[in-house]
Amino acid sequence: MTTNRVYKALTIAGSDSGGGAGIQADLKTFQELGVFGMSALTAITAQNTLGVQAVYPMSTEAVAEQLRSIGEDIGTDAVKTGMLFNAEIIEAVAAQIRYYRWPNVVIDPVMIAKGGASLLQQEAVQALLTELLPLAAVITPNILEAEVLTGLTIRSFEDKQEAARKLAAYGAKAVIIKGGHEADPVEAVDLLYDGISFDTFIGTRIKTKNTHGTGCTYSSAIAAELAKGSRLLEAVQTAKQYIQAAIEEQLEIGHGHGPTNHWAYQRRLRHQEQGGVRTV
Ligand SMILES: Nc1ncnc2c1ncn2[C@@H]1O[C@H](COP(=O)(O)OP(=O)(O)O)[C@@H](O)[C@H]1O
Ligand SMILES: Cc1ncc(COP(=O)(O)O)c(N)n1
Repeated sequence: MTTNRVYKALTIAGSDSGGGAGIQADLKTFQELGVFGMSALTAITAQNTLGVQAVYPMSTEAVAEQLRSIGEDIGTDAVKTGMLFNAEIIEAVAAQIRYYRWPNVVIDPVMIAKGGASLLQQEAVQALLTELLPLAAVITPNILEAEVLTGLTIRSFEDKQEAARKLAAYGAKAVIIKGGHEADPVEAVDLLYDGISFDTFIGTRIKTKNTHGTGCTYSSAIAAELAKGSRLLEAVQTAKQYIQAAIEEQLEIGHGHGPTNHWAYQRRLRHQEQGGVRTV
């Protein structure tokens, strides 16, 4: 009997009852990219495509206990963090990642939901910088999150480069400043800094309101690929293709900002294998 190696990824994030963002988006992404998904909940949100109606943070002990359960038995090949809500949870998460020496830590510094609800307390920003960044294989802020984390105002390409350098100085091995919120009507460009050089990942900008969970999906795709052993550059390339397909083949669900489509990426790969000409 042969047993195939199973690659594992863990999301430490909040629950989105509407299924579009948070751990729901993360686990769907892990599944589609062929890794075994695990989760530790940091908060429960009552949420749909219209916004966040309520936030119920977990106790720090409940978060730590979930991580211990995974660490003592199963282990993981990659970790992705999303909504962490407060400084105590951040400290507990950082302590467990250090204790179990988990590899491939992808930090998505989730701060506010697209509807404006706060998913990270302001006083937790410092803990994120000093506790989590030194553990990060990569951190994936959008422009606003990069501004809050660095104190810079980001307008130009050079501003993005400066912000990336500043975040790397906290100890993150790599930084991706995402361009989803920029005004460019043609492209959505993400900037990767690996501590030495810069790379850009360019997607075609899709005119859509259905971008709920894009950041969660993207960072989870990076974590899944790192779990399987990809180098960061390849992992980001695949994640960019995954998110592009997931936004392009948008799902009309709910009355507000609809979710990403997790079936789209594999469907495209199958189409290409069958000789189709469609490319991302
Ligand atoms: N309208 C869009 N068209 C194409 N790609 C997009 C669009 N919006 C976001 N993206 C891409 O989705 C990923 C997540 O980015 P972003 O939406 O900025 O994150 P967040 O959800 O954290 O705000 C990035 O790769 C970004 O370039
Ligand atoms: C529980 C939870 N986590 C994260 C987000 C951010 O979502 P997005 O990926 O759209 O920035 C969210 N709305 N809810």
